[in-house]
Amino acid sequence: FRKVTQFTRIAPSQGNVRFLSGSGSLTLASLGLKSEVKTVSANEKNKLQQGISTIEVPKSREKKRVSGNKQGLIKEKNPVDIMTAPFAAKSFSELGLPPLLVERLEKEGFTIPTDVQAAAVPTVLKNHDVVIQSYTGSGKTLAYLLPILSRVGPLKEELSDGYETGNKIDIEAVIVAPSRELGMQIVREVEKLLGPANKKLVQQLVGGANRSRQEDALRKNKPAIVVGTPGRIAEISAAGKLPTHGCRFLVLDEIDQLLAFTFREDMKRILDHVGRRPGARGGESNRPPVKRAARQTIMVSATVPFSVIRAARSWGCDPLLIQANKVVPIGSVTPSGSVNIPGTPSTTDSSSNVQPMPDVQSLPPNLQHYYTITRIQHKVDTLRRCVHALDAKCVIAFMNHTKQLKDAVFKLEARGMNAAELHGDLSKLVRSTILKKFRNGEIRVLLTNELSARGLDLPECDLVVNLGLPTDSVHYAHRAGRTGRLGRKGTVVTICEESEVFVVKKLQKQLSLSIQACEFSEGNLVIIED
Ligand SMILES: Nc1ncnc2c1ncn2[C@@H]1O[C@H](COP(=O)(O)OP(=O)(O)OP(=O)(O)O)[C@@H](O)[C@H]1O
Repeated sequence: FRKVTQFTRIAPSQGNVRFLSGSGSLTLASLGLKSEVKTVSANEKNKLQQGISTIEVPKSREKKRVSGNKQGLIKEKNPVDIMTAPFAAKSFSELGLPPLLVERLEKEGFTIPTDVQAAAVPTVLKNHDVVIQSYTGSGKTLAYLLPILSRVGPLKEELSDGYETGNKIDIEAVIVAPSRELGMQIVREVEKLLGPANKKLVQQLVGGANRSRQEDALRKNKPAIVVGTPGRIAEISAAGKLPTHGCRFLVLDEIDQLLAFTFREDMKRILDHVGRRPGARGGESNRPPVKRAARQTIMVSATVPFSVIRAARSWGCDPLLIQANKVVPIGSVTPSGSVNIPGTPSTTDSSSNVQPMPDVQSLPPNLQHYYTITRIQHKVDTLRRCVHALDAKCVIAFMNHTKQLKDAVFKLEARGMNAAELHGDLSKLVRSTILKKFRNGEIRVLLTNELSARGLDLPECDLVVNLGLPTDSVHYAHRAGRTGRLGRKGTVVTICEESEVFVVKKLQKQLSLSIQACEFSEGNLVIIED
């Protein structure tokens, strides 16, 4: 049977909010939000699907406590506080952010926190080491930037408890990202919030750019926040030109990728030197909460395999796993992704599970997934017909080999479709020019490789196409996540050969998705029903 598709939105079952606590002695309300579950109405459920929450929180909240010694090197860790209610707030000020920061957010058009922001901000403000996991495009960047800017820079809260930031020449926050593009994107986000007058408080340290210029800027501007790629940060740190011993925040964005073997040496250097004095160590998950080195470690990704949980346990101090509607101690997460709740019998009941780590919660709810079968030599032409059929304006197409990109661009351009290639062999300047053109709509199809799969925020992207199959479900999730950002609609089409269909079926199963077979015929997307 064949029928012309009607694009309908798949309604995700998101309103069902659970919360799990990991210890009998935990208190619920001390993160400053309410501790009861509110039933989510249909209207609210719709908004939740948009990534925006409207669930009420009480006006009163516990005052934040941060204490420290004169150098600001030791922070007292609050007892682990776990809430049993959805983390949701109507406004940023309800999350305990300082008024100046809330004002800046409003100026930039950010008025309502997303679920993950509502969950993460109060928790990070309480000094917890955290792993933040939420689907692509759900606003994880602000989820960690806001608590940092509440403590660092001109928008920070005036604390009356005598907390001092210590050695003023020390950098106060280091943010590590696996690619230059993502690093630059984070820098732009920080600059936007700091405002034009304070742009110099953030400094990019990405590879591919002139290192001595970066070192000069560090010396001259004494930034409070640096954002960079592991190699460049480690390089400048090893040269003794990055004063980070007194650093208070270490953010590892796309943490599962930062754990890759290629980054091992650089990450070791960063973890050993950022916010660490000789002799200071992070704690194990079952350590009693005691005074510790100042660095707060924040790890972030849409996909959190168990290797991240293990890393968080060894690098952090009693870390918590934050997901959109729940917070659990990392110590209670098992390799299968389930959560052990002390005092309860172990069960296979799905209600006691945190969703399997890597995949299920990593995709936005409002994506349509399709696959189509074609011969390898017709893939690019199928891509062109797919773009026309869906009338897509801003398309990212992934291929697995850099060499294929140029040829595909040539074929598309020859048929009158604006296209460009983006990959790591291009210079930094060329890459940023291409991205700028893509953002402006001058390029309709961006042909790229895995470089662009992580973290890139191109909100206008309405179609992702896999011309080469992703290696696994994690890669599929990150690629797919370039569209459908923050509640927008998006379509993902995988163009494969007959012999590759089994891989699509496997991805479908692993991700608990429906990936429908389709064809592009006479300018239409035609769904083929199994
Ligand atoms: N509270 C908010 N209100 C409106 N827009 C927001 C809000 N928070 C974030 N955004 C916007 O949503 C988009 C996606 O945010 P962000 O890039 O942080 O997502 P992410 O979860 O980190 O995605 P990925 O996993 O792909 O890295 C950005 O354009 C960002 O500016």
